[in-house]
Amino acid sequence: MTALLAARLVVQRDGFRLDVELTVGAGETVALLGPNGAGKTTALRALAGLTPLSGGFVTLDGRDLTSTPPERRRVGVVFQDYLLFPHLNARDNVAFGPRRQGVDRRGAHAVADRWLERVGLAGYERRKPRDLSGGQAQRVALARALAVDPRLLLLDEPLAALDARTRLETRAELRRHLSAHPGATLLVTHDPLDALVLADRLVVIEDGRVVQEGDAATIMARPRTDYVAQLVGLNLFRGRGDGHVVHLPGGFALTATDVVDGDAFVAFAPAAVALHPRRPDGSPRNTWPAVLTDIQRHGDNLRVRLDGPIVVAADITPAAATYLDLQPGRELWAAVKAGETRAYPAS
Ligand SMILES: Nc1ncnc2c1ncn2[C@@H]1O[C@H](COP(=O)(O)OP(=O)(O)OP(=O)(O)O)[C@@H](O)[C@H]1O
Repeated sequence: MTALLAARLVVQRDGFRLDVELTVGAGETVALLGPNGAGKTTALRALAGLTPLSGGFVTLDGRDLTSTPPERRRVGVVFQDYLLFPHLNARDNVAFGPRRQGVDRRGAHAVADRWLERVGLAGYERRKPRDLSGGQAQRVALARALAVDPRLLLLDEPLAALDARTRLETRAELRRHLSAHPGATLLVTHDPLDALVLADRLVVIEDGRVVQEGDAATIMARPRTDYVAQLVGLNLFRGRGDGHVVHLPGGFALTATDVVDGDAFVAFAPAAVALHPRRPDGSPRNTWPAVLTDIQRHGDNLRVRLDGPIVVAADITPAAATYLDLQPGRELWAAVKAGETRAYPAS
């Protein structure tokens, strides 16, 4: 795919430096993920022209936009908190971009009404933002961003302000709009589900740098940082591979069915950890004494945290929790089958 957007974004601030390269193809949606303060919003604002670059460049459709002002970038933005103009009705909010691009009032209203209809809000043209629900306001914000016919659509946590149910519906709707959008889309999100449902490719940034990128399946199978591992819900360790065994810094070792030599990651899902009241018989590999430190609800199951030679998360059923008499401080044995751990090169 030829890149519609190609950028290197360098933003230098006191105590923080963003330096990331991004490419997004026509029709492609890329999710930018990362922990708080990683620089996601800064990257998005730099692409929109709202935050000046200290270095690097932005090209869209082969044109250098680095010194083009925001209103001349053909970029549509949906901010985290919608930022609709409170004093304008839905139609005028959506018509704002086309008006600024020089379309006359009547023409801009026609564009606005068409977009409001497309996002399912025909009949809401005269409503003010305060008379819209969160989900409706989000749709107006999306219509407003798309009404400028953007080559680049930027979405900053577009579903964050919605309650769980509205979020589910709006996510599905947004997916339809994104797949119909011929331009490039960059989506900033904290939520791995948004990324999985909405994006073709993920770029993970931490502390202003790209730490991992690729399709969701690859990233989920082979996380490379603690943040990514937590995002995909895996226990992740780094050590030295020696055949099937990965030796961890504290002296503990994990056995996998994969073979890896040298600097290596080893990962397993919380659901792969089995807990026993006593040392289990049979295979001594991947078995260790552990102390339970925390219990949280996790969907229908419980997620527990275990201290020991390695700190891990384990998922167990409520029935097993009762049987094992789980409470903080409880001493147990943990086990993971070699077949359920994955080992892969770290460098
Ligand atoms: N206007 C600003 N002036 C100075 N520093 C800022 C400004 N905005 C953000 N920062 C700092 O820049 C860094 C990156 O912030 P940014 O908002 O881009 O992160 P983020 O990944 O979007 O975080 P979050 O997920 O919390 O929104 C942080 O250290 C933040 O404190």
